[in-house]
Amino acid sequence: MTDLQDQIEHEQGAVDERYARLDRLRATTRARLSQTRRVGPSGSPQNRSERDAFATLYEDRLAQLDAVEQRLCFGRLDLADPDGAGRPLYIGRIGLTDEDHTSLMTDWRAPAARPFYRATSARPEGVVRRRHLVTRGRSVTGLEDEILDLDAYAGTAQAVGTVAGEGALLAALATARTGRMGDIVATIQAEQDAIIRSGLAGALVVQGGPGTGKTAVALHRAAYLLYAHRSTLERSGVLVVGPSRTFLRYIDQVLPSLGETGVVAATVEELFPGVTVTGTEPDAAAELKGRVDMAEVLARAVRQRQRAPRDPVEVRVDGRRVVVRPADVADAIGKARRTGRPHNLARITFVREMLQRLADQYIAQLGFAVAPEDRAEVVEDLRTTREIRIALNLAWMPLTPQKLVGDLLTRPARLEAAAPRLSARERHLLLREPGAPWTAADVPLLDEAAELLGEDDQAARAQAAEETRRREEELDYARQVLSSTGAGRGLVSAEQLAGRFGSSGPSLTTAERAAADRAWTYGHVVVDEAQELSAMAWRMLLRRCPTRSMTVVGDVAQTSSAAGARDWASTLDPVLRGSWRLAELTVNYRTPATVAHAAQEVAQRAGLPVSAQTSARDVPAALRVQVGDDVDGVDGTALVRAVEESLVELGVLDGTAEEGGRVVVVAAPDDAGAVAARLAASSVAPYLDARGGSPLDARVAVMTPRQTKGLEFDVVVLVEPRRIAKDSPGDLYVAMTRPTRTLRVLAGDGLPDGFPTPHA
Ligand SMILES: Nc1ncnc2c1ncn2[C@@H]1O[C@H](COP(=O)(O)OP(=O)(O)OP(=O)(O)O)[C@@H](O)[C@H]1O
Repeated sequence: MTDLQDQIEHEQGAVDERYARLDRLRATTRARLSQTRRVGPSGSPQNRSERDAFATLYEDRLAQLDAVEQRLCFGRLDLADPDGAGRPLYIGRIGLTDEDHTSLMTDWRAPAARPFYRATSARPEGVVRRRHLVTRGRSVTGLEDEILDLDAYAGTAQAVGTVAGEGALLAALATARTGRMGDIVATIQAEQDAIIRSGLAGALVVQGGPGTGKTAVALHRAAYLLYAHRSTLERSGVLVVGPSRTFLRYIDQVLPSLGETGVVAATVEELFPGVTVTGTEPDAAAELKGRVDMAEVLARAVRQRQRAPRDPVEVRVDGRRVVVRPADVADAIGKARRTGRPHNLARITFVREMLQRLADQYIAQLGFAVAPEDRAEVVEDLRTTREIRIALNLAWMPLTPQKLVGDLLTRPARLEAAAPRLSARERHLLLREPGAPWTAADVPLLDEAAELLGEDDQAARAQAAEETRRREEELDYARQVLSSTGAGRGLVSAEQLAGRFGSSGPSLTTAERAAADRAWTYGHVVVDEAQELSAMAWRMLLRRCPTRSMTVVGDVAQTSSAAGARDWASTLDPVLRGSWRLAELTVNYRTPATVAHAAQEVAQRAGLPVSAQTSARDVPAALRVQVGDDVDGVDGTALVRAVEESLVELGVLDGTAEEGGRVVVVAAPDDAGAVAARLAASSVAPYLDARGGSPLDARVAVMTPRQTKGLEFDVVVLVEPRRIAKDSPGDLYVAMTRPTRTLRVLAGDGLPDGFPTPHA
């Protein structure tokens, strides 16, 4: 038997032991769950609530234990140990201890695991040997050693496997894609790890070219922060913002596989509960709506809803005449504005002030003094008089965000009054038909309006105070339950249990509560593809993150939104007031070097601010370009042939491919429909996403460049790149950098500047 085989066998034993422990934990949790459920629906409401809380927690715990099955244990550190007594440290997805509390496996996020990602031979951090365990299912199939401290290592067993430490990474990069992002926990690189473990406070901006792992790093950082700052973040929640639903679906398995489930994932347009975006609009209109000046436009639109009438309004109440005088209204408006409160809340002051003035008029006519309680009755009579209500509403109408923004965008006079600095052409761009659906760029406007308008929140504030009090009680009670019964020992904390108590059945999780509440403030916000966000969208996000603890990842060369960022400083300085720190990622782990070079060249020629990067690998024949007459348009046979050949190369057509292997055909928005129709009528139709499911699940998808943002595929078939570049060079850069293996280009209309001359 070779040394390598011996070592593999040894590690198999270690890995088996960890899976056995995982299985025992699952069995214990399952047993407790069924025991809890067996208790049945009897008992006091308190007992029922307690039982339901335990049941949901056990369910959550089981889901968490199930999610870490794949590559549970992937690393081992042998530490310099002068006494020779130390045991190696096994690194895995979660921490495991055996029944007598001896550590079996260290969570990858624990400080002790840091050297697995960061130690180098120049700075070994006490590590003699770092070992990557390559596993398939529960079997160890390979090992890879790096010796970091040769002196300490001398005299002990030889290193086995590849010594460079790159095999595990390259194997991960070459794996066929499945339409879902995987985690990178076994192969996080040092520059990525530094970002992942960076402190919680402040905004960390990560700039990096396509494929440098920004999304992966942002998600692993979320998992790390949840681990390192659990008590803070579990209550306030973590929000992950992505560019599209498809993208959020693409990443939705990463955090669960890292043992974290309670994170809210949303697009910006989903962050205003109660509004669904179905409308689209020209880029120029979206760009205008995204400008920070719109905050001022909305503020003015609100002020214009606070207006004294031109003429006095006479009203008869119980036979007496009271007059709503313009001067009184103007005074009351001034007083209400000086409270500095939002419109709907300041309205309370306005109405109170007006009713007092009208009551004075009324009482003056009585000819005698009235007692305070009688005065209150007069005020109430006035308040419920229809004409007075109408007059006061006309002066200061309670408004919803939808009403304010809807009126502003459908009534030319209102828009002109609120936005005098916009040109007539710009205002025309913003106007639309009444009843038109909301667009993505409307959502930050609605959110801004909600802030300016406010809600009569007395009831909400009372409820919040009550919630806090109840939560303290629940926490106390949970502590008592845990200490007196011993239930949930080692599986459930008092915080978790309290979070699940509720007066009627299990209460909502933090994530569920946060997602339903527009005014929720998160403990940390991760923003992916952040370059797309407009100034107004930033204002909206920052409202949800008053601590400014954020991870912002993006690439200013990939911006397609007209309102998006061209450089971080000019976008972020105004909103974060300079208090952000920048980190950069420089290695492209996705795209083969040949393709990455071509994409960078084209992007640079188009004047995009391309970040310097190197590619982790190249792939033979990664770039295949067809130009000229043999490319017979978007609905020709060259297109079908390119897709067919790709499916053959991925082993899909002959059935040798396993789950992985994805092809995307990317065409300009004007061409995508024709491309999809051509493919649907061809031999590759069975592989298309025509059945209404997610495009991520199909072997072959047809997308516009913007739809591919943040995603990746084994093969990209790029149709008429010049037509894509004409709309936006950033879009072409995005499309060219999606493949992990091959970029096929069909260019009947010629190639954009900087494109390498095609190979024969
Ligand atoms: N350390 C790593 N080990 C293994 N795979 C990695 C590593 N870092 C990144 N990758 C892989 O590289 C690919 C690109 O990563 P990711 O999507 O996070 O890049 P990105 O910078 O967000 O790209 P884009 O800007 O194009 O959206 C993914 O498949 C990711 O799993």
